[in-house]
Amino acid sequence: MLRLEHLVKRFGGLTATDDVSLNFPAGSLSAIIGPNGAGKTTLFNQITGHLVPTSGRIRLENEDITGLKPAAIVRKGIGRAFQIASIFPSMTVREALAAAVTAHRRATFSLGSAFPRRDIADRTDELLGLLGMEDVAERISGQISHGDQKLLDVGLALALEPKVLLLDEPAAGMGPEERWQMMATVQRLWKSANMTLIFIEHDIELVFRTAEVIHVLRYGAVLASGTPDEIRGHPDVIEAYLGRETVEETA
Ligand SMILES: Nc1ncnc2c1ncn2[C@@H]1O[C@H](COP(=O)(O)OP(=O)(O)OP(=O)(O)O)[C@@H](O)[C@H]1O
Repeated sequence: MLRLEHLVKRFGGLTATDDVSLNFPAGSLSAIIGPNGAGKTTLFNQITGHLVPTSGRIRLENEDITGLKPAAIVRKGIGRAFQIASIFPSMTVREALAAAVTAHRRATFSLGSAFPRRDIADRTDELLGLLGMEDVAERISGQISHGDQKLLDVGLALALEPKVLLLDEPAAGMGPEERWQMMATVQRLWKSANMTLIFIEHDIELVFRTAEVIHVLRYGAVLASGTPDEIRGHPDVIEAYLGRETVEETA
């Protein structure tokens, strides 16, 4: 589905992405972890076209999308949740989602052709249900909790019906209980939308319990890739990133 081939990104003398080759199969749920500065966000920025790789290729369903502009990459089917719920502070949650659904329908329907209003309302209801946000649907976006704003960000990205969805620390800034809820929702969305999902997350326990496959980055390079069990027991990861105590604690 999505393939990174020998991706390199340099900022002056710093190699932020160091020969990264990764495959994200259709329908998979993958996590990218690594210490601060490991190059996780830089990797996402190249996939979405916000940064152009120094070398290497990015392929979506075998099509080379390296160097395309962000808007073109969104049209190809790669979505990303940005912190944009706050851009619509005076809209209700329902209105914000409906606006995103409308924008997507406009972009995908041929110019000038009508699209049924009913359709938009139905799709908006469906998204509210998937997100579990029915009870805050009529609340003003700018006034809902931080966790709900992050969820709305995910919903706005989902409204574009991406084939691949990228989430950069979806549970950041939340309390422990809310973090688990957020990841449970992410898992549910992934299952129901039949998409390829890739998320960055610092909380190793959340990653172990949520992802099917984990890719560990260090100094811009892939240190290890594997299932949660494989990563838990991977000597290089234990040594370099997790620390023996952490693994024993969480095993
Ligand atoms: N636009 C830029 N110009 C110069 N250096 C950059 C730029 N963006 C990122 N870097 C550097 O590249 C390296 C990787 O940064 P990146 O933000 O991708 O790491 P990260 O793994 O996402 O970190 P964090 O977990 O702290 O978000 C860092 O050393 C960072 O300072």
